[in-house]
Amino acid sequence: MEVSKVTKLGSSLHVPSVLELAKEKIDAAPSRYIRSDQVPVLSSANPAIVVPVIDLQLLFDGDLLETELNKLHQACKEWGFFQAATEEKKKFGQLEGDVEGYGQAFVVSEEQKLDWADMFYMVTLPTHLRKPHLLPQLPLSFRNAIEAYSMELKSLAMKTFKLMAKALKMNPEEMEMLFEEGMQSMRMNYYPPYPEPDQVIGLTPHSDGGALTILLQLNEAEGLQVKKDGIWVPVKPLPSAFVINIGDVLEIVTNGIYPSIEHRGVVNSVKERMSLATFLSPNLHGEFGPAPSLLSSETPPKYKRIGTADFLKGLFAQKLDGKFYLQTLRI
Ligand SMILES: O=C(O)CCC(=O)C(=O)O
Ligand SMILES: [Fe+2]
Repeated sequence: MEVSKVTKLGSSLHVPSVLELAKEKIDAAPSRYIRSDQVPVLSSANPAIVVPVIDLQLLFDGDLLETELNKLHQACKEWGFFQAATEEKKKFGQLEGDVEGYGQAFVVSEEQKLDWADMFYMVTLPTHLRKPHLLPQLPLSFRNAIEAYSMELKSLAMKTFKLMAKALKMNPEEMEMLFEEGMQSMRMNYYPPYPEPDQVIGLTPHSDGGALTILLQLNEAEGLQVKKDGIWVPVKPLPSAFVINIGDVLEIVTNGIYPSIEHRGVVNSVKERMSLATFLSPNLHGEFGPAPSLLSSETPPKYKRIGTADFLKGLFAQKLDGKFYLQTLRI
């Protein structure tokens, strides 16, 4: 199988960076972001007093913009400190036809509602699937941290898969075959604040497409909500705790015994929020379906078998919509 073809998991329409939108002094987000049926009533009050953000890259590049230099000058005079942003992230923007990089995922039509967030998505394992222009090009200390984190999370995931196989009385080799050479990807989510948080959604309700997700909430801002018995339950960020959730692949592999869970991200009125989700999926070159050791004449398969690459391409080809995608694989 040709790696370059397989590893382009799909694309997402280009939409503006939400961070950039949020930095503009706009009264209301473009209508593509407004989720309420009501006509939005937006407060004209300043949503937040924010420490100025200075684009140092523009200045370093000698692309000396009078206004940017003036912003630096004002920030130094009025605040005494500022946040140094560089346009570094532009180097990591999504390339045509690929969902990896800095941008958005799951945008498939100009009409659909958009999420009030930016994300950076990349495949981290197996190493030969890493896009040469992404992880290997990150600033060294960040890259080292991601690489170490990736290895630790692989080991945590494998231990978790094995425990689950034991609990399910499933043949542990079936888990190992699926995930030992599995694909690992990471999605960093950045949710800028929005003055009327109920009007927008940070991340549309969805279940995760992988088998297992290990989520790190990077700051204290609340935002993750899990749907339990029809209501949204907030997950309080705990210092040094991961949130682990079942994804669609594991629902299929366990033949529905472990359901994937619908969740969403909401935004805060004044605080930004950041999270890092690590997704564990089966070997990209293999296929999966309900584990044979869990099937019998009394418990026939509830889901079809499917190739992992086809499954992921199908996932990225649609907008997020609760557990809709999984339903398409039911027998
Ligand atoms: O930001 C969060 O807490 C949720 C992230 C998430 O659900 C995802 O990236 O799939
Ligand atoms: Fe998720």
